[in-house]
Amino acid sequence: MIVGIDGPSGTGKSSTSKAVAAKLGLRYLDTGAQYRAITWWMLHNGIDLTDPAAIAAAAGRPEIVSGTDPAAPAITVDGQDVSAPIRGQEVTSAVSAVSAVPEVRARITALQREIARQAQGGIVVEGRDIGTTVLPDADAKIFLTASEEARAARRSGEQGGRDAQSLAATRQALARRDAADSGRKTSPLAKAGDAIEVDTTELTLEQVIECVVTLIEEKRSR
Ligand SMILES: Nc1ncnc2c1ncn2[C@@H]1O[C@H](COP(=O)(O)OP(=O)(O)O)[C@@H](O)[C@H]1O
Ligand SMILES: Nc1ccn([C@H]2C[C@H](O)[C@@H](COP(=O)(O)OP(=O)(O)O)O2)c(=O)n1
Repeated sequence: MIVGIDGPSGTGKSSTSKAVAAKLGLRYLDTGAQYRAITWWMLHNGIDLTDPAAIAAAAGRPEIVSGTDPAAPAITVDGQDVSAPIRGQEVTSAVSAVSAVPEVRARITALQREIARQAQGGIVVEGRDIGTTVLPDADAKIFLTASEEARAARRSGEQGGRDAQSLAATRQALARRDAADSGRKTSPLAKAGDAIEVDTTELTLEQVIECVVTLIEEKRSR
């Protein structure tokens, strides 16, 4: 059972995918963490992120290893645990530019397909282009959406900034990243034709998990 869950930032992909994988006994892969990890490495190694040719030339250098246990997601770059620094502001602001470079996508996509191929019993893979590009033959494809307002409120809440100013700044940064991810040439953020769309704006996380589990079980029983 291969499940692809795509959608923009703050729609609930990570929380839903982890919970669904744990409930159904599947492995779990956060592909956003891989793009964040390669971005962290580029920043750490002084690669000029305004120069796509420099990013492309360095794309093959870092060794990225992802754990697939939904209860303990792990990611290392050249043996170093980067799960905390990849969530920082510096990486978040740079990740869209790095992940738009075709050589970066080719490298990370190959890694993702290999992890999915090796996953015993199946896997939930979450990202932006899983249903369209990485695993077009996935058994179940889900596309999560939510209003920009709801997504910004969720992200802002996570960062502890619930005042109007930080909410507005979060919303602006989120909209900018969505536009970059949807507008890039190579495998942009998009809903696959055969994906099932779930609008999570008015749903609790538990309701979304329940809905996705039901959709997967329907596919499984066919
Ligand atoms: N349906 C929901 N209702 C309210 N909050 C949610 C919902 N789904 C996720 N969240 C919260 O929103 C934040 C972002 O969720 P996350 O799973 O990281 O989204 P994504 O992976 O799509 O960026 C988290 O703090 C999560 O707990
Ligand atoms: N399959 C993917 C996953 C993520 N990316 C890129 C684009 C996203 O802005 C960044 C970060 O993704 P991530 O899922 O960690 O972002 P959020 O936590 O949802 O804000 O990586 C991608 O290009 N393709």
